[in-house]
Amino acid sequence: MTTATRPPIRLGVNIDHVATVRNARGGTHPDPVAAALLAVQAGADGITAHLREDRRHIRDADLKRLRTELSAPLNMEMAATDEMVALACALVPHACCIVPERREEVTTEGGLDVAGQLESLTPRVRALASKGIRVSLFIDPDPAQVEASVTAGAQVVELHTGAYAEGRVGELDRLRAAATQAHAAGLEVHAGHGLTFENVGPVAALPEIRELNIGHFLIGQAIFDGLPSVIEEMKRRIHQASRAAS
Ligand SMILES: CC(=O)[C@@H](O)[C@H](O)COP(=O)(O)O
Ligand SMILES: NCC(=O)COP(=O)(O)O
Repeated sequence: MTTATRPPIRLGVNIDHVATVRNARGGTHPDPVAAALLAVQAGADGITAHLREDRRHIRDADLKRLRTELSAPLNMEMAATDEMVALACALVPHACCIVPERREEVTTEGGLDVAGQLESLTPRVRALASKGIRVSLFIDPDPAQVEASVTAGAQVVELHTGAYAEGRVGELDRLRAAATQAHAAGLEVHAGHGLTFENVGPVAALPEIRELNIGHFLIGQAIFDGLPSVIEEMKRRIHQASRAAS
């Protein structure tokens, strides 16, 4: 893809961990919705919020407020359960990203096993899409999972960058191959998890990437630099890497 054909990569800011801090004291501060509005003012192209089944950070009421107060696209991350599909169909966010979830995990440890759950996932993808929701599947950069995502009827795949962020050898090559395969199959390609100022460049340089979703690092770094400043710096780094690679 050349500079002429490549649109700027969108930055989705994940605000889950504003809610983590709020929930630590059981009150209302800091407010994740206020953080989302500030993030958009600072240049975020969208907001991502993960409604975990155990509600450990984002809560149902946060999503409802985001849906009404936010002008930017809302990407709801959720597990592939009947409860979550019903909630999403009632809320109708711009996009839903289906992620794997385990109660005991500290964070999302791997991608969704789309190939192994095609029978149960496909009707859920269809139910969300029938409401006009853009459906994304959060997968490992694995050829079988990309292929299954097409079969499941997803419009988007988000490639899990956690193993890359941990420095696992060969992961950038796997991301590159999966992005190429997904794009060639007609899927829009997103990526995220564990991305930071230091490691975002090579992922942003992959020509098929259209959106990066970043949360934990941005919210943590905002303690030192302020949320607007970290969002501006992250966008600068993403666009610099993407331009340099075009
Ligand atoms: C799916 C994903 O990568 C994010 O939603 C991330 O998981 C949010 O943070 P936690 O994993 O800590 O809930
Ligand atoms: N889907 C990935 C995401 O939303 C953010 O992950 P992280 O930056 O909080 O690790």
